[in-house]
Amino acid sequence: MVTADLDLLTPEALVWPGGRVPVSQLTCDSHEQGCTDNTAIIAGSVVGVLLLAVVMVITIIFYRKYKRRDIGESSEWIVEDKEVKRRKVKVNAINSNTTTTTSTGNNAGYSNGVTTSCNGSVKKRLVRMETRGTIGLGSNCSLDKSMLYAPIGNYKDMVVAVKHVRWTHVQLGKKEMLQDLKMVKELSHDNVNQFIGACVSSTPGATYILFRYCSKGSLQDVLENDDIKLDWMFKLSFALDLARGMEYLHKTPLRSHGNLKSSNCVIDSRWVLKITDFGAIVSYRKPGTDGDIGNKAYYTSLLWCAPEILRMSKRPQKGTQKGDVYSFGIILQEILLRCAPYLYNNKDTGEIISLVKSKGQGRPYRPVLPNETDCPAKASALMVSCWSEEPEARPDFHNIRKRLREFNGHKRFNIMDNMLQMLESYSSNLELLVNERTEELEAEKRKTDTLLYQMLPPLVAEQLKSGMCVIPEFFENVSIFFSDIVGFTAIASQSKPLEIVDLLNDLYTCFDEVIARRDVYKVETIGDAYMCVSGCPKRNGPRHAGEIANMALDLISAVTHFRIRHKPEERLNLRIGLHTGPCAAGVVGRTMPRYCLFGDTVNMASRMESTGKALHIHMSSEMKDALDDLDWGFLMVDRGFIDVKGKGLHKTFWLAGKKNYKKPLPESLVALQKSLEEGGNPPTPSYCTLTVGDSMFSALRKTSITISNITVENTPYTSDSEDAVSIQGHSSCCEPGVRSLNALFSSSVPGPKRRHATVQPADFVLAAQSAGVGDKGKGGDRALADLKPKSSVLGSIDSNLDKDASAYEAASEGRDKFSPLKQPVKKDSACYSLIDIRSDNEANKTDADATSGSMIDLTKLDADIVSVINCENRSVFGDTGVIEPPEPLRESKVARKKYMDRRKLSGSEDIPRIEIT
Ligand SMILES: Nc1nc2c(ncn2[C@@H]2O[C@H](COP(=O)(O)OP(=O)(O)OP(=O)(O)O)[C@@H](O)[C@H]2O)c(=O)[nH]1
Ligand SMILES: [Mg+2]
Repeated sequence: MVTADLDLLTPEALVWPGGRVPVSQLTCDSHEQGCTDNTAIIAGSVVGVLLLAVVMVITIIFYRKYKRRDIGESSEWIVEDKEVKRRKVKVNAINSNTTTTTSTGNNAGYSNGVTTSCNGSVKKRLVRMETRGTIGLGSNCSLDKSMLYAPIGNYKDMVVAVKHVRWTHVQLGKKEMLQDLKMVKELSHDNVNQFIGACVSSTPGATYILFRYCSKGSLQDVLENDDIKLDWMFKLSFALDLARGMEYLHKTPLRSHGNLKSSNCVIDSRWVLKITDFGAIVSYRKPGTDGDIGNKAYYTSLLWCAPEILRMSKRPQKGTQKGDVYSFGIILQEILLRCAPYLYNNKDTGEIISLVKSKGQGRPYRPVLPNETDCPAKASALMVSCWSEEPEARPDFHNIRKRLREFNGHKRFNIMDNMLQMLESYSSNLELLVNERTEELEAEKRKTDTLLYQMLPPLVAEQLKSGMCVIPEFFENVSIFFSDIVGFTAIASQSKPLEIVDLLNDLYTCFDEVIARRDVYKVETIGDAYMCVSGCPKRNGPRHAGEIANMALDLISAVTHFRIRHKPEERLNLRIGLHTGPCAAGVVGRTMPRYCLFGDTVNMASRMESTGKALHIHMSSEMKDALDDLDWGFLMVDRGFIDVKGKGLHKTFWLAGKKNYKKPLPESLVALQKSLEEGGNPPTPSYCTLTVGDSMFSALRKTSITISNITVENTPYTSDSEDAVSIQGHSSCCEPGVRSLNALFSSSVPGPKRRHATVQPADFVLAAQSAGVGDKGKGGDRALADLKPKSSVLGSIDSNLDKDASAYEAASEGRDKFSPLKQPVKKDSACYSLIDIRSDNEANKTDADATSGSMIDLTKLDADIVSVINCENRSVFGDTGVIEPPEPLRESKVARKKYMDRRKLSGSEDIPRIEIT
């Protein structure tokens, strides 16, 4: 109808503007208004549009090119193959047995690794991988029957895990891939393993990606390693690290992991868990076509896959967030039970996958938890909620993290903190332990030092310890102590060996306690002998004499109440000798080094002991002088002269005590002290015993001189001729200055009836060498008189020297030795004559000098009786060197009484007394 209407319309029928029908063809007259030509405009427009299109195309091309270059170049993920120095590392060598080998070819297959011996853990790992089918699971781990290697490499000073992408070519041109790589590269979190880059190659199998290498292996490796003890704190720390990392990943544009499993959680050197193998490119690490193993591996990788994803025909390349939570639940099972997923289900992997995948009416198929497990209920609940069948029922990682933190009372922690804490407590424990051990060590050291210092002086011990050699030292003045137990041999013979050891041990322990209080050094003990020194090795000025004397008094005091264990009724008779003088000291021997003293002082001190008396402290005049100089109040009694073996006559003293000395002292010393109080008289009756040998005795008896005042005894007082002994006519031969006994008696004792002999004062000791007449001068019967303190005559009379050269020599030697004593002695002491008697028949002459010179001053003898004792068999100069007259006191008293009685009977009132004036 509309068409019909239109057909009726003619141009003329229409009302046209201007009242006329426009012409069908434009005729343009320049003069006519309104006529215009549009051709140029149209052409221009067309050209313009075309130009615009070209520019736009070019811009787009350039933009796209630029954009692509921007994505590619601004990302530093591209790795040149030549920049990677490749190695292989034993996959599960997470402990110290990590070995690496350098690969020869850059992109060579890793299965050609070096075959080395297989250790236990590798075997275990192989078993695990075979049974669980994880070998070659998308990885290029090599399996050369005995050894597994994970490829690693060095790239820009860092160690990287090399992951081969089996896909032959990466479509780098794909925008999403480039974006994904750029984004993955930019990820940065403590619990996300750093993606280093990718090396892209068109060669099949030569494309690989790099992640930072974590030295402790994957979580799977750690969980499987029985050598690593994982406590609850450790496990929780792993779970928390994982939750943290996943929470982060889910917030990034990556949004999800898609392949979360324990082998994709790696542990760094600080025990921090890091999520690895994420990103789109990783999903190209499809399992290869390794036959059965490959399929097995494929199924195994699905153990962590959420059921809803398993059911999808086309699984999303990067998974889903809820799918990741499911995977987390399976990992939590691995961590909490410390076993492979579904271990307690006892089913094949394939079967498990299909059971999980199937959506039945009943409870979904999930890992079975053992009845008895130390897994906390809260953790189990979290795990179960993570693998809920309904994805929506699963918590998100933020929630998971919060719940995990609740397990630890919201305390922030990680393994490092935990380990630091452990380390701290360990180190403080260690400190205590070290202190304890150091103390023990110190104690042991002290013990050895004490032992060492007991054997050697500390100074010397230190020198030896520091490897220095000990140079012998000279000491100008030391005091030496020697002691011996009189009659020890007798005691020993009556005791068992162990009793002797006990006795000596008790005694010397007691002694050691005493000496510890004094500044003395115990040099040694030899059997029952004990030797100490003061002033060496530590010099102590003049104190040494006092220290040693004090110690001697202490010891003699200690011995008075010392009891012998096995002979409690017996007393020990200690005999002490002291001397002071110079000595040298040093260490002798290497294997058993001993600190020894050398020099004559030692000999003299020893002689003082051997020539002393039981329970007496015998000392030299040098010692006495030293004590006098000290003026510490020591009480000393003159003993007179004794013959010191090898040293001749020496004036010696007894140490009787000390002023205000409180400790108990033996009676012998008390008696000595008493004698001092009584004016310094000898403590015992002033006997002078002239000990002669048999031959001398006969010689004396044969002499014409009557020694009426002298008791001549032939032990035991068998002789009754004490008042009729004459030595007159006994020839003598004296060298100048030496007085003969003959001279003495012949000139000083005028006649048999004379009781008073007169001799001139003399300053010499009577000392004569006796060689028995007819003994051929063997010197065996040399006699010696026992010197009583203060007034003694030592007589050693040689009656037949000319017959025997050796006796003569002995006499001369004796005389020479005595010669120093020719010096005038102090006024208050007795005068002595040195008289050498020789029965020299050939030279039967009296030397004028000998007779007129010094004579024995018998008045000073204080001797009531001079007894002449025959001691033929007494070896006075023998080895013992002991001058021990046969206890003259008691017997002499008897003799004296007898004598006096006889005197009385004979009408003589006078006490027989030698008074030579
Ligand atoms: N020490 C260490 N070992 C690693 C690292 N990455 C992988 N591994 C080891 O190599 C084994 C295999 O790892 P991958 O090659 O990633 O294979 P997968 O994780 O089993 O499987 P996909 O990641 O799915 O391909 C792991 O179980 C680890 O023992 C790492 O960064 N450090
Ligand atoms: Mg992996």
